[in-house]
Amino acid sequence: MRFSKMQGTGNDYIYVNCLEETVNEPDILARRLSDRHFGVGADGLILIRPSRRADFAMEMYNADGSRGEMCGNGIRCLGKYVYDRGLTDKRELDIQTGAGIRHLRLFAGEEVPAGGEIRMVEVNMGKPVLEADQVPAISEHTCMIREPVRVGGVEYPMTAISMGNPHAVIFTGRVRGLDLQRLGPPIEYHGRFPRRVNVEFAQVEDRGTVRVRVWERGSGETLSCGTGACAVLAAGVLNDLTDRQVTVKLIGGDLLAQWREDTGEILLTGPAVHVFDGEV
Ligand SMILES: N[C@H](CCC[C@H](N)C(=O)O)C(=O)O
Repeated sequence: MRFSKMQGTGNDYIYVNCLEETVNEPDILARRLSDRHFGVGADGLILIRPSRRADFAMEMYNADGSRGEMCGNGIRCLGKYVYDRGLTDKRELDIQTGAGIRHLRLFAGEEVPAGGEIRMVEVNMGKPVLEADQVPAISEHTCMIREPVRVGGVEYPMTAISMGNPHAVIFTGRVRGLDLQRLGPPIEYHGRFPRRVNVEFAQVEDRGTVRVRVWERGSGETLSCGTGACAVLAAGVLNDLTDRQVTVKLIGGDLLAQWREDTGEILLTGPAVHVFDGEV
C-alpha cells in the first residue's frame, strides 16, 4: 500500500489515496502506522476518498485509532495532495468531513513559479459551536465559558467549544513548562466530556497573539492543532482576551485564525508540507 507523509505546522499525518488503495480496518491501520517506533510514525491517518457531495472526502483517525470529525492541519495537506498530484486542477475545493463540508483555498505563493507546489491553504472552518450539550460537555450552564472543572483536586476554568470536534480551552499565564503528560489525560478522559476532549492551554501574549500547547484527544501532545487554534480564537473573543484575528503560536509553527463578523465563520490559514512517499 502506497502512502504519503505530510505535515502542517508539525502536526503530521499518513495519507492514503483510497481512490487507488483499499483500506479495510482503518482504525487498526492508524494505530499500527502511527507508532513512532514500530510503524511509520504520525499523529494519525487520513484517508482521501471520493465524494458525491464534494470534490473529495476526508476520513481522519487519531493515533489511537479513534475517529476525528475534523482536522484543520490535516485538511490543508489534503488540499495540497490532490492539487499537486493532479487529482484536481481546482484551487478552491469543497471537502466532505465528519463535521460537514469545508471549503479550501489553495495558494502557491509568489515565490513559487506558476503551477508550482501548493504551500499555503486557507480553510473555512465553519462556525464554532458554544452550546455545551453540542460540544458535547456536561455543564449546568447553556455554554461552558471559563467554568471551573476539578481535575486532580485543582480547578481549571475551561471554555468548551466544538469546531466539529470537542475542545476545552484553558487560559494560563505560561504554557512553557506545563507537564501535559500529567495534565492532559485526566482532562481528555474527564467525565464532563462524554466523547473525550482535545485540550488547549493558551497564553495570551497580546490581543492578536496567543501561544498554545495542545493535548489532542487520541494522539497526546502534538506540535499543533488546527481546530484547536480556532477554538482558542473563539474562546479568546468570548472571554474578551483577544481580537477576532489572532496569530496562534504553536510549538510546530504559527497559524492565522480569523473569526468573521459577517458570516460567523472562522478562517484558518497555514502551511501544508509534503515530507515523503512510502510503501507498506
Ligand atoms: N485529535 C482531534 C483530531 C485532529 C485535530 C487536529 N490535529 C487538527 O489539526 O485540527 C480529535 O480527536 O478531535
